[in-house]
Amino acid sequence: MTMYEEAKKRYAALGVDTEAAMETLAGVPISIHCWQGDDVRGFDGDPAAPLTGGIQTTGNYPGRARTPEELMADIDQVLALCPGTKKLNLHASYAIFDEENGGWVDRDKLEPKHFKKWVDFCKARGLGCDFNPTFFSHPKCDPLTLASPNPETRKFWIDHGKACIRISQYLAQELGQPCIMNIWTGDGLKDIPADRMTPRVLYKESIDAILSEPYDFNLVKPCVESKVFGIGVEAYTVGSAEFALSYAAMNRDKCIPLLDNGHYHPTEVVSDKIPALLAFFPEIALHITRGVRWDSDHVVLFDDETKEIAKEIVRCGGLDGRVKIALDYFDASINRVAAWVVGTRNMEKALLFALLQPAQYMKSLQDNANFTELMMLSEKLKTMPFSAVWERYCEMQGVPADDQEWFKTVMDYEKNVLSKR
Ligand SMILES: C[C@H](O)[C@H](O)[C@@H](O)C(=O)CO
Ligand SMILES: [Mn+2]
Repeated sequence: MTMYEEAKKRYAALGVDTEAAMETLAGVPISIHCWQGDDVRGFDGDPAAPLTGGIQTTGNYPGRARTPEELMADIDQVLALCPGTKKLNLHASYAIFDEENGGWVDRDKLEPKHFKKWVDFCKARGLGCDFNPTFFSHPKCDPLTLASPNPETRKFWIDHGKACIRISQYLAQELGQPCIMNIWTGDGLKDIPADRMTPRVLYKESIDAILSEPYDFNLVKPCVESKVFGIGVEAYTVGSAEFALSYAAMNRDKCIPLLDNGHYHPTEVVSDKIPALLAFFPEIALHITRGVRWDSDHVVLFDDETKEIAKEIVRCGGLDGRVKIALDYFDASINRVAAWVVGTRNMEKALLFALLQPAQYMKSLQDNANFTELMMLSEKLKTMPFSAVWERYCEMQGVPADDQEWFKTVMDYEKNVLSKR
């Protein structure tokens, strides 16, 4: 008997169908963020300009993608090494300008044609594409954007948001899959504000203005992402949790809330927020990351909270499309392709781990107050032969099952391609 057959039998004894779990997982889209490949620099400005908005990449590992072609080649490596259904997640700053489309334009003037090459890339690989307006790392951050007291600044960024709605609609129509368009700004203040209210009212009005741009809510899913604080904006974040959640709740026909698990106080967990929000919202979106002491955007691991988030997505019926899963981390201190692969595979692993649990039976234990058995079973599941199912899943998906095998491919790519950049 193979290791997988043995594992299948042991899971079946708990009432878990490993084949069904793998089939379900294979159809769940995970949105892979393009910004891991180039340290969130994008292609629409000075590549040496600092990253602003309270986010930071640290490290200078060789091999950063410097052009769209390099970034696409790196993404191809990631796609080949990760199982499951993938989507691409682009930021507006990754617009591709060339002679054919008229060259560089500023962010308020972006058009679908600036993303045609990305559409071609996605079509050739059968990918959907999500999108993000880029409200940071730009001379027109004063440093605020949508919440700026300056009407000209706000207009520029509202026009950028509207342009992104049109681009998102184009991506969805071209690729035949909804486009999740996430609105996040780093707007905030370093020190104690004199006025906390006006920036929030302005932010609300600016998002209202962006969402007044016509779009089909079945195709374009605008999100509002909150945050607790960023570097340089420690005292006050305009788009706080209460702000973003209230905005989404009051505009349920137009947008959905997005939770990034790096964006809360360290003892708060997004896993617990998922069922709370699904009790009210038909759809929610997630940014899966790993914050170490702050929103540090470390590579996603197969750790307790990632597993718990996956468990809640599965148990709350989130895999039917109600929960939109995207990755959001950026590490420049290690091989960037490996970072991408580790995090993406770990999200898949966490979902498979969750799908291999006898959820209905565990629920019945809770409902019958049989907490002793529930604890025993939860602990038993931790040492079930999960790796044999994971390896079978990778084989079925045509990607390396053994981590050392994909790692060798990445090291060869580093030697032959990345180290020559
Ligand atoms: C680059 C992303 O838009 C960004 O990471 C945002 O989603 C965020 O999480 C900022 O902390
Ligand atoms: Mn995020």
